[in-house]
Amino acid sequence: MTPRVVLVGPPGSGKTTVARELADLLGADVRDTDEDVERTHDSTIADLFVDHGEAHFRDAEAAAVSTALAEHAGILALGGGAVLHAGTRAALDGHRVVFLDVGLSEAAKRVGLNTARPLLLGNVRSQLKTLMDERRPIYAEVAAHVVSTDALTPREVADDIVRWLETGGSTA
Ligand SMILES: Nc1ncnc2c1ncn2[C@@H]1O[C@H](COP(=O)(O)OP(=O)(O)O)[C@@H](O)[C@H]1O
Ligand SMILES: O=C(O)C1=C[C@@H](OP(=O)(O)O)[C@@H](O)[C@H](O)C1
Ligand SMILES: [Mg+2]
Repeated sequence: MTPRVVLVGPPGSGKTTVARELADLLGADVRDTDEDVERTHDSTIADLFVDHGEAHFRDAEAAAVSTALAEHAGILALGGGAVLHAGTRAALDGHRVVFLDVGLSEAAKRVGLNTARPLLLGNVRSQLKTLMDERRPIYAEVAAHVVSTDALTPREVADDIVRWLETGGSTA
């Protein structure tokens, strides 16, 4: 089994939201690796970071991605940092990966002061800038299609992905 689409991109790019829209449009199931990690560990991501540290979360996340890639046939949203894991990048090879891109200002607006994202605590804008600068080449490398989401609603982003699928939706 293989997901129809895997969504990657920075926090606030809309992966979780667009995955649901896209799943609705296609009549597919939706899965989000952040939710998988929280369920498996019976903990919020914020608590996992505080109690066990980021490295522990990244290992748990890599395991969740590996499982979801193997058993999920619908739309899969990854957490924004999942692609930092070399094993995950290798595992994404051959999948239909879409990079939801977003500019710094729009991403900062979308995530706001939401405390569910422990990496962004403190100066949200500067944390986001650092991680977006570091990760943009990685998202681009693993993806076969990019959607610039700044001026689009989640539904319009999902529509773009449907059109891409209809025209072939190649793997990276
Ligand atoms: N294209 C969009 N336009 C406006 N707001 C959006 C868009 N995509 C997502 N959002 C909003 O931004 C916030 C973060 O979205 P989310 O799907 O959680 O992003 P991610 O999973 O990539 O971190 C949510 O409040 C969501 O409603
Ligand atoms: O970018 C990151 O490192 C993270 C992004 C979050 O997911 P979203 O990208 O869905 O917000 C979540 O996995 C965790 O807070 C770490
Ligand atoms: Mg998300």
